Amino acid sequence: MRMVVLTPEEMGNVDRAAITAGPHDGYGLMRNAGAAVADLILERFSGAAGVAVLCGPGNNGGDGYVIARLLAERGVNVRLFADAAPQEDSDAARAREDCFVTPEALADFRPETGWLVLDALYGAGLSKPIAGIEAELIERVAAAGVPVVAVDLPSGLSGLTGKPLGSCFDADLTVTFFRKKPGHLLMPGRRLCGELVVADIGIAETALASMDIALWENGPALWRDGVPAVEIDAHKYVRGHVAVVSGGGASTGAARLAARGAARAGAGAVTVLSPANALSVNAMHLTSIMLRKAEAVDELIAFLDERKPTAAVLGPAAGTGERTRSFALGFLERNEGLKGLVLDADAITAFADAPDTLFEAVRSSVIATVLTPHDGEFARLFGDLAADASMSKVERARAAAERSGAVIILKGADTVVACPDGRAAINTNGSRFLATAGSGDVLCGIVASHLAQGMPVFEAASAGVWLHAEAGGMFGRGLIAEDLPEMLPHVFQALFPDDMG
Ligand SMILES: NC(=O)C1=CN([C@@H]2O[C@H](COP(=O)(O)OP(=O)(O)OC[C@H]3O[C@@H](n4cnc5c(N)ncnc54)[C@H](OP(=O)(O)O)[C@@H]3O)[C@@H](O)[C@H]2O)[C@@H](O)CC1
Ligand SMILES: Nc1ncnc2c1ncn2[C@@H]1O[C@H](COP(=O)(O)OP(=O)(O)O)[C@@H](O)[C@H]1O
Ligand SMILES: [K+]
Repeated sequence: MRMVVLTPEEMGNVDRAAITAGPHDGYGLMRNAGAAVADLILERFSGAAGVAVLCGPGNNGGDGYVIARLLAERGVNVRLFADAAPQEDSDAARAREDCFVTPEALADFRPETGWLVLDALYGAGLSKPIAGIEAELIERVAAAGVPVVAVDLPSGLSGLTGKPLGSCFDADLTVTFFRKKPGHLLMPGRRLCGELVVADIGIAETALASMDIALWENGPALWRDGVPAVEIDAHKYVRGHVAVVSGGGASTGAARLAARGAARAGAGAVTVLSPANALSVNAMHLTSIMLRKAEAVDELIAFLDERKPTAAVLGPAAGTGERTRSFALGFLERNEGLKGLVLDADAITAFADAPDTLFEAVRSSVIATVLTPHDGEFARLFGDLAADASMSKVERARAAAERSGAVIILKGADTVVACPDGRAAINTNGSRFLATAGSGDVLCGIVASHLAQGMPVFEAASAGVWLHAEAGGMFGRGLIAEDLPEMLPHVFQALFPDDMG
């Protein structure tokens, strides 16, 4: 349950419930939070000439007063800068009373070389863009290039969306409490946090028991148990059969990348469905992967009747015309055999003028459907959601999943997987080297492979995204899409060390 992600609002509920349940009152939690940050600073920045603590008016500032006191008690050179005093009788007011370091005006703060800045201006309570002297301080700190440790969130960053509201600190280290928030994981928040540490402040795990958890950081704990075992008496078709639709003669590589990804991810059989004019080029490049002609939808139906694939990929370089639209609807009308369908790239764009046609077909289909748009493709199907700057990437993906009836993999450096039932996962193991042509095609194949093997759709999508990212990260610089399927055995070996032989 460590990978549960809480919105700032949910975290507020957890704080209140924890205070009611005891043993720590609000000030007790604040002291624990401050102690966790102070310990980390002593551990990581022992060589700093001093620490400049910037405190805001709320509880984030309260944490700052605790940290300033603890560091000063330990002999660290501390200067404290704060303007507005906390509200009377608040936990933050108590923390300020207990802090013997005399506050100076924020306007008097100048970053000093060798010093660390502790940002305790705003955290979960950020309600408007940071302006005035505080915005100036943020600029001064950025210009000076001094290290910044942020309490809970870099001030200015929305804990919900991961987007800055106006000026925002760019931290080297952010210490948050109990659980991560979406703003720590979504871009650009993930970058602005620097290293993220989650500190235990004495809130019991049971605080989560009564909550309706719907958001996680993607990782094996979320889906590992759902990855199908390969039984001792397995044969290739019980391991799933994936069909991948190829484009025309000059656009065949994308389908082969998806097919290779599907095969390496464990499907027992993979077939490329090719138009007539691409048969010979596909034949020249396929070995263990099968090939079949499927020029028009009647040939697709004949193939589905005869060969009964369990999942399919449609879209990578498939073309945005009638063939792709009719294939998508042809797949979705199946009511036996086929369990999963991944629609990507051209299969998304092909419905740009008629998204409701696609959504109605998905919603009335028994097949688990996954859409894998990058931001540009997302905007073609969900223009209003893409244009709504107030929504977080998680909220956008969830709304799109609910509207379309499909699981949405909204790709990028912070890929979000969202299910129509509201479950969502944010992926964080992505590698920048995945930004290479064809890498999304391999992802489609990996996801389809898990669907073909009978994995539930949210888990299949989340597993596919994580495995794909892990493969990219393990390869590193020099990666091209062709390398991704070939890295999967190494990723699996690390994940399932008992699966050798
Ligand atoms: N027990 C707990 O709950 C624990 C909480 N903990 C800590 O508490 C933090 C949350 O504290 P918080 O709720 O007091 O919010 P915080 O971020 O300090 O700001 C609120 C104040 O700032 C003001 N304000 C906001 N934006 C502004 C702006 N741009 N410019 C100017 N003013 C602005 C806002 O004004 P208002 O919106 O009311 O107008 C209000 O006065 C959390 O991040 C963690 O660090 C830990 O100690 C662990 C236990
Ligand atoms: N900077 C990045 N960090 C992590 N993952 C990335 C990054 N850039 C791209 N990716 C991943 O690489 C893949 C690219 O897919 P896509 O945009 O469809 O490219 P293509 O169409 O060329 O295959 C997606 O899975 C995306 O999440
Ligand atoms: K902060």
